[in-house]
Amino acid sequence: MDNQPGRSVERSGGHGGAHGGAHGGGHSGAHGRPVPPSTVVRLPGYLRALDALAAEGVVLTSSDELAGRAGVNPAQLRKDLSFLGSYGRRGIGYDVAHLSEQVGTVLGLTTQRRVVIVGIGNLGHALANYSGFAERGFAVVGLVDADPAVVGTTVGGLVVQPFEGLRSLVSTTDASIGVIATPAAGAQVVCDALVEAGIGGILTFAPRALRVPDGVDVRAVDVASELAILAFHDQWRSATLA
Ligand SMILES: NC(=O)c1ccc[n+]([C@@H]2O[C@H](COP(=O)([O-])OP(=O)(O)OC[C@H]3O[C@@H](n4cnc5c(N)ncnc54)[C@H](O)[C@@H]3O)[C@@H](O)[C@H]2O)c1
Repeated sequence: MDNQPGRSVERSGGHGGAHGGAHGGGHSGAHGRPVPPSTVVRLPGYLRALDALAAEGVVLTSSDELAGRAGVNPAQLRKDLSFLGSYGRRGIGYDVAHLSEQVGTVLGLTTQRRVVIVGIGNLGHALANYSGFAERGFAVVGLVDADPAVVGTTVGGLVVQPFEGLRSLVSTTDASIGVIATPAAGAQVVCDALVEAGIGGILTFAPRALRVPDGVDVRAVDVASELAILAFHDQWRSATLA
C-alpha cells in the first residue's frame, strides 16, 4: 500500500497515515539512519520477493533479480536497501536469508503483533480465517461485532465479543492493531473506540475518511477507489484504441 490516490488516508492530527503507515520522520534503520516513509512502503514487497526466492532455494540474489520480482527498478531497490545498511557485495549480490531478516527487523516483524477485528460480516469472516496474518507474525486475538446475532458465534476459533467489551478485550489481549471491517457509517465510532482502548495502529476497509489523534497510524484499503482508478485507465485505453 502506498500513497496513491484512492489509498490515501484522510486524517486530522495523527501522524503516519499519510506517510504510508510510517511516522513522519521515518524510523531508524541501520546505524540510526532514518528510513524514509516512501522506502518503508516498499519493504513488504522486498520481503515477499525474498521469501519467494528462499522458498525456491536461492541463497544469493542480485539487485536486478530482486528488483524485478518486487516490481521496482534496481537503482530504487539499492537506494532503499542502503537505508538498512545493506549494500550487497559486488559480483556476489545479496544474501537472501540475511536480507530477509534485516528487512523484517526494520519493519518490526520480529515481534508478534496482536490484532483485533471489529465488524465480523463478510469481510471480517474472511480476515479472521486468513492464515496469511500468522505467517507474517500477526496474531488475531479478538473479534468484535455490534450485532447480538453475531456476538457469541465462533469465527476462526475465536468467540465474537460485543462492542461494549472492546476496551477490556484490547487490554486483556494486549492488542496493538485494530482492523475496521464495519460499514462506513459506523467506522468513525469504531475508530474512536479503538483509539480510546489504546490501539495505536488501525487498518480500515470502510470507504470513508477517519479522524485520529496524534500518535495513531491509519492505513486504508479502499477497494472501490482502486477499481475506479482502473476504470479511469480503462476509459483512456478504450479512447486511444477507438
Ligand atoms: N465484503 C467485501 O468484499 C468488501 C470489500 C472491500 C471493502 N469492504 C468494506 O468492508 C466493510 C465491511 O463489509 P462487509 O461486506 O463485511 O459488511 P457486512 O455488512 O457483511 O458486515 C459488517 C459487520 O459490521 C458489524 N457492525 C456494524 N456496525 C458496527 C459497530 N459500530 N461496531 C461493531 N460492529 C459493527 C455488523 O453487525 C456486521 O456484522 C464495509 O465498509 C465494506 O464497504 C467489503
